[in-house]
Amino acid sequence: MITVSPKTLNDVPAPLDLANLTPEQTALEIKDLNLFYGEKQALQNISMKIPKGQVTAFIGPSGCGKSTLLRCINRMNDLVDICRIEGGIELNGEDIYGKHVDVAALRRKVGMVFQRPNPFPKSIYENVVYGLRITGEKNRRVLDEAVERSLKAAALWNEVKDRLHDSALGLSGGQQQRLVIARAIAIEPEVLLLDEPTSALDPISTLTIEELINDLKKKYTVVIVTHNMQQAARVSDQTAFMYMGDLIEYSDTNTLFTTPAKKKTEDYITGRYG
Ligand SMILES: Nc1ncnc2c1ncn2[C@@H]1O[C@H](COP(=O)(O)OP(=O)(O)OP(=O)(O)O)[C@@H](O)[C@H]1O
Repeated sequence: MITVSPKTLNDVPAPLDLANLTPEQTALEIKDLNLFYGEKQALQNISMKIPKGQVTAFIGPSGCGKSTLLRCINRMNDLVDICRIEGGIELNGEDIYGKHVDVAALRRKVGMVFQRPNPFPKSIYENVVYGLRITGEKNRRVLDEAVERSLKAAALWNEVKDRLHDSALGLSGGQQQRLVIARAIAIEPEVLLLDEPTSALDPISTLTIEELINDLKKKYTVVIVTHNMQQAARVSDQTAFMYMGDLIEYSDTNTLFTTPAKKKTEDYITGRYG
């Protein structure tokens, strides 16, 4: 069996009853979701509730639909012409696929960070305030405060506070990824989607981001896609294992990695396929 280092028992709050979360505990509810790219079905009948203020990981072999499911949560798949969705997703009880939903407003509530750090070719400061400027914020004090708050929350402030007006492109890969996280949280989203946020980073930057994820959940609901099972075990409170577009098993992370209920999950976490 793969050696994961689940948190020590003292760190682990009693697991939530994921099938019976109350509306107050639930950030996202995915309801019988089916997704097609043209003729090909990429997600089948996915139903799950994602709790507020926790970290939920999607794991599974390449091509199983993890990123596709993540992208449904802020409607990024709308940008793919051949993509068709059935079923729904509720954010705090509201259908995000409803007819009158403002997708730009949804994406302000549901921020996203990608695999490769993608800062804009602008200063560190301008990267962080980018979303606020789009919403029309001009007050210098408000912008300055947002920069300090967001960079502190992204554990980057101490490293960049003396060069806020330098180009973001001069930062290391790990710093750029924390900058992108600062940019995402500057507009105070409710949910943060992280799509393999450390796969392009070295081990030390990866560790910094993992510690950061642990802090972020105090304020945000975090959903992370990761290829790395040890990472899922380290950072997440619950884990969803997917296989060929199906949600095979979804439970608290310690249970999923130590006593999985399904044979497919066990085979995957023991490295029988991947
Ligand atoms: N834009 C697209 N157009 C057509 N098919 C797509 C598109 N994006 C993904 N797919 C297909 O949907 C399936 C799920 O892909 P997805 O990227 O969600 O998987 P994944 O589990 O995130 O994989 P990986 O870990 O390799 O990133 C795959 O068969 C993929 O080829």
